[in-house]
Amino acid sequence: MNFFKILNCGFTRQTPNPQTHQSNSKSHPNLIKRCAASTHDTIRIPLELVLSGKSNKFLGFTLEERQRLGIHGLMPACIRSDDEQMLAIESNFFSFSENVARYRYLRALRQSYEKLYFKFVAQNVKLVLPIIYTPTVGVACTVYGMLYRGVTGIHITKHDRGHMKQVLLNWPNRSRTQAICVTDGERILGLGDLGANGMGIAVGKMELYTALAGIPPSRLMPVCLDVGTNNKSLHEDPLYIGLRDERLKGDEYVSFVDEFMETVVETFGNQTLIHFEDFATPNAFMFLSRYQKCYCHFNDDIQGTAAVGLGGLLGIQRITKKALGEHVILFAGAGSAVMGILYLLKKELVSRGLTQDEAAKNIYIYDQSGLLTKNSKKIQENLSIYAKDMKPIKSLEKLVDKVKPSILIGATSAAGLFTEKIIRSMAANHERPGIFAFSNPTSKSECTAEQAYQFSDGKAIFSAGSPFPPVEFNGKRLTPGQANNCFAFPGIVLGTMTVLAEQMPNEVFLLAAHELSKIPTEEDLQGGRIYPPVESANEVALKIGVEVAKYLIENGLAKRALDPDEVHDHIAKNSYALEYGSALAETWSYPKMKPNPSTAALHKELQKKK
Ligand SMILES: O=C([O-])CC(=O)C(=O)O
Ligand SMILES: [Mg+2]
Repeated sequence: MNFFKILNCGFTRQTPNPQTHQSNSKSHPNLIKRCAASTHDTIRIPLELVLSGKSNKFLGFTLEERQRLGIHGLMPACIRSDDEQMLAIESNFFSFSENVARYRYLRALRQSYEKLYFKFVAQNVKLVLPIIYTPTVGVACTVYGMLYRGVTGIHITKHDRGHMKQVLLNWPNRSRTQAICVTDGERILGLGDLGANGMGIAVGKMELYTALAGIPPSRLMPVCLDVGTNNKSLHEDPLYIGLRDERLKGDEYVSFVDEFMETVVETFGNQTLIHFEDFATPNAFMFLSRYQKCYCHFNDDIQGTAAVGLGGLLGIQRITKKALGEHVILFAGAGSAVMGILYLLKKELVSRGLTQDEAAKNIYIYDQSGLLTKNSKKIQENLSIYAKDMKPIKSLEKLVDKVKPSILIGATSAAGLFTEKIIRSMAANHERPGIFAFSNPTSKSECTAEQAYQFSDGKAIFSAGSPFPPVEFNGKRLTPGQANNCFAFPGIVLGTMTVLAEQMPNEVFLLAAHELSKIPTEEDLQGGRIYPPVESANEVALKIGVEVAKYLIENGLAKRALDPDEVHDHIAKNSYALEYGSALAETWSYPKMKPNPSTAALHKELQKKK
């Protein structure tokens, strides 16, 4: 380890003349005086900490910092202001025309200059989210082995049974870990089984915790459970980063995940938030119910998407001025998203006084076998109330003609499922038909924004899981909404972590849906927008975070003693600082971390030698 020693600073020899030193934004008239006052300081700081992602200010180190940290000369004379640093990043970003190349650049940026990275993301949400998150992150996961460039999270393989704790403790921020996003990579967006490449999704989700909800990255741990992959092409890919085995299944798989969950709370405490992401649908549901009330956990694809789905439906209710219970809603698909939305929608309708049967009456479900009817084979128990007493209908087009839905929701990964005929039929029957194409990434969308607007003569209230640009139609600019769980999970997680809750009840997802639906203004609604623009996703996260925290406090689920009125300030005070403080102060905060035993021994040894 290369420890940098700053002894007596040596300013007479090392300090360049501040009058002649090149600085773009700062002058240093007091530099020599200030440094002279600390002539007797003895500071030893490992070079890799100074230049590691967290504290590395790149060309923003002041001359004094360069001197005192012993990095003077390791960088050119120019001292960049924050704006100049952002300009440099933006210029690099735009120098790449391909989205995956931009993704690759941003990964490298995060690894070397974490704070600059998050500042850039937070200042350019609209530009950057489609790269570090959906849809590009999905594409990047398909070639993740090629893009791989070092530690981004913890990989736990099936061979780590019995010593998962040691693996978790290898994480550099182990002493601060408060939340984990875990995937086993079996259902990455609509792209299927990508095995250990799924790590990219866990990383992307947690980056939104920071960029949108201000949660410090040092508290976060992305995890990929490598239980193998059944994707044969990955077994044969020489750049694949995971185990080239078939997936664990059955009891072996479940007990592996059980051991992981137990080890997490044993290592980091009961309040550790565990976010499940992109598990195959049956496993996602199984774990959600298996761990109910045992852990502080949620499934984003079921519950996060449900909050955003219901939020959108409430928005349609605001536009159409027709109660949700009176809308005819057709769901295409029976995966995590559809099941989650159905659950939350029913909860909402029942809370309005409808019986379960009344709530289910206008809801139709269509999957690979066609319309769900009372005669359908193998009806899942929780879907039976939606099974209709009708003749089987295999074609979605025929079904739309028959039941005339006012809202059509797709989460099928079947690109193009919403055909021209379907969209025209909806527009013929309804003034403002609601169309949701939840499937991600863009290549899996059930229809495009252009198709939805064109085929509905501009009437559709269209939203999609992936971002679509606005469309010009008959001289009007129509802007689709992004029906993506990024409008729910950052805020829900923020509220839960703020109060150190040990559970995440379903009510917080319902609450998030209502908060989200209140955000669009009347003007937004007039323009057919039921979701806020993605650039205000951080305001959405804060609003939801505050309400979720208050709910948890008021319902006795908070471990942190916090008054509901203090929530907002507490969040603001603890939010990740995008500004660098003094690099000296920043570096000094490192010793607070529990030292890695091997590093501590090495440090001692070096001290002895001095
Ligand atoms: O990641 C996203 O954009 C939304 C999501 O959870 C999924 O599609 O699985
Ligand atoms: Mg997902």
